[in-house]
Amino acid sequence: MAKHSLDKDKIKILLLEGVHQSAVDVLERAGYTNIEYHKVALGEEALVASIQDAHFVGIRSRTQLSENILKHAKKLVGVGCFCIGTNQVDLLTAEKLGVPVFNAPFSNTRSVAELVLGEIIMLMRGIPQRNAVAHRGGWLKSASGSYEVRGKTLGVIGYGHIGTQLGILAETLGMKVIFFDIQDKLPLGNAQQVHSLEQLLSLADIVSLHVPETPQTQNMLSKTEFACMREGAVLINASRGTVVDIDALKDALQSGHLAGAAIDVFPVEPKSNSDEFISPLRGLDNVLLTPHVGGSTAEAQENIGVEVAGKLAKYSDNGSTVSAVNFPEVTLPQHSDTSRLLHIHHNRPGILIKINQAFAEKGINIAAQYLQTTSEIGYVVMEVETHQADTAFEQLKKIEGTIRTRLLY
Ligand SMILES: NC(=O)C1=CN([C@@H]2O[C@H](COP(=O)(O)OP(=O)(O)OC[C@H]3O[C@@H](n4cnc5c(N)ncnc54)[C@H](O)[C@@H]3O)[C@@H](O)[C@H]2O)C=CC1
Ligand SMILES: O=C(O)CCC(=O)C(=O)O
Repeated sequence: MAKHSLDKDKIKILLLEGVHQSAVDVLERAGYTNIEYHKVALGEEALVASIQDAHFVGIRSRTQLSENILKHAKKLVGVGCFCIGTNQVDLLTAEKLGVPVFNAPFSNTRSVAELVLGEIIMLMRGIPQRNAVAHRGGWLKSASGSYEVRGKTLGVIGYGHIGTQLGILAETLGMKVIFFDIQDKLPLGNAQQVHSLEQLLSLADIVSLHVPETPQTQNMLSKTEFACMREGAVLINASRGTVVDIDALKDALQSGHLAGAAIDVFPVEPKSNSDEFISPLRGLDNVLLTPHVGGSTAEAQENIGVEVAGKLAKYSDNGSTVSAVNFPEVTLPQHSDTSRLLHIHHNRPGILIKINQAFAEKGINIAAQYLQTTSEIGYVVMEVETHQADTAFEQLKKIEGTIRTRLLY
């Protein structure tokens, strides 16, 4: 009888940044009990120490899985980002090491959209400065600079899951929604796509950013773009801190060109709640500062825990990489009387032929086989008769170009 590459209780799962208990529950129910759980992100040294014998690691947005860290993670089989963004992981290095990365693409979408909707109303009423003055014993009762959102124009930059959800919610308040996206998108409700960032900035009373962190979105809004925004407009950024040039934003706010801002994400964020938050925006009364909590609701965190832990368990159990963000997507129905092997290799011509030749020479019958590739790697999931599984596994290890291979069951 063929054995697992590793018994489940030997598979070490490192969970960081206080991922929800639901993740632990899902993993334990699936038989994975060797879980090292940390409430915070680990510093580099501690991370290296903990990750070097981990088979899976689960993180949120604070932990940077750089090339250096990944290279220390010699046993790593898979990564779970318990969030939407995956910019904190060196995805290409992970792929080349044969490590799929999973995330939760829409479990916190609604939470972000709701927070932004609330911020739109707060900013349009000038609440941040009224609140700040009241805390200092002042009384700013005045209608000056205070507006209904009905009839105002919301400009959404990045019309993906969050941007579309926000657009729908904003329309229910009577707002007009325009959006800018690098792709042509189906406008939901009465939203309208505009074809340049400048056009959006010149038309919107409220600008809200919902793009991922990419080289193209780095400092996407800086001095020139703020100058394009309408006098008295407000900005919301709950995407990534690198998307906005914070010093240029500060100037636009201090000059009075922008009436306010709500910022949830920052170029540099504290590693833990006990570290100091340092930002040029501190002390500006017309700015709502929140500690990267767009997706931090009980509902979102629980759902994310279940979703991402489920994906890790599934990959570990049967090799399914469906919805991995950096990997060929493969899934195969499970058969009861066969053994399953995984083979990840550098994407060079002829590897599948070599596998099939090696199996043929040993008389191994392939019951099912599925290959998918990216430009970097190939991923084959295959099934063989159980009595031939150990021989098949030995053959796979010898194939030139192998990154890693596993015998699952
Ligand atoms: N503050 C928080 O706690 C949270 C922040 N986020 C951030 O929000 C981002 C967006 O999330 P989703 O809407 O789920 O992502 P998504 O992938 O569904 O949508 C992103 C949209 O941005 C567009 N886009 C990409 N580059 C662009 C560019 N240069 N110019 C204009 N449009 C561009 C894409 O075409 C896509 O339509 C995430 O990548 C993440 O960084 C997500 C969840 C929570
Ligand atoms: O809540 C978190 O840890 C990160 C949320 C986030 O930014 C994301 O989902 O991309």
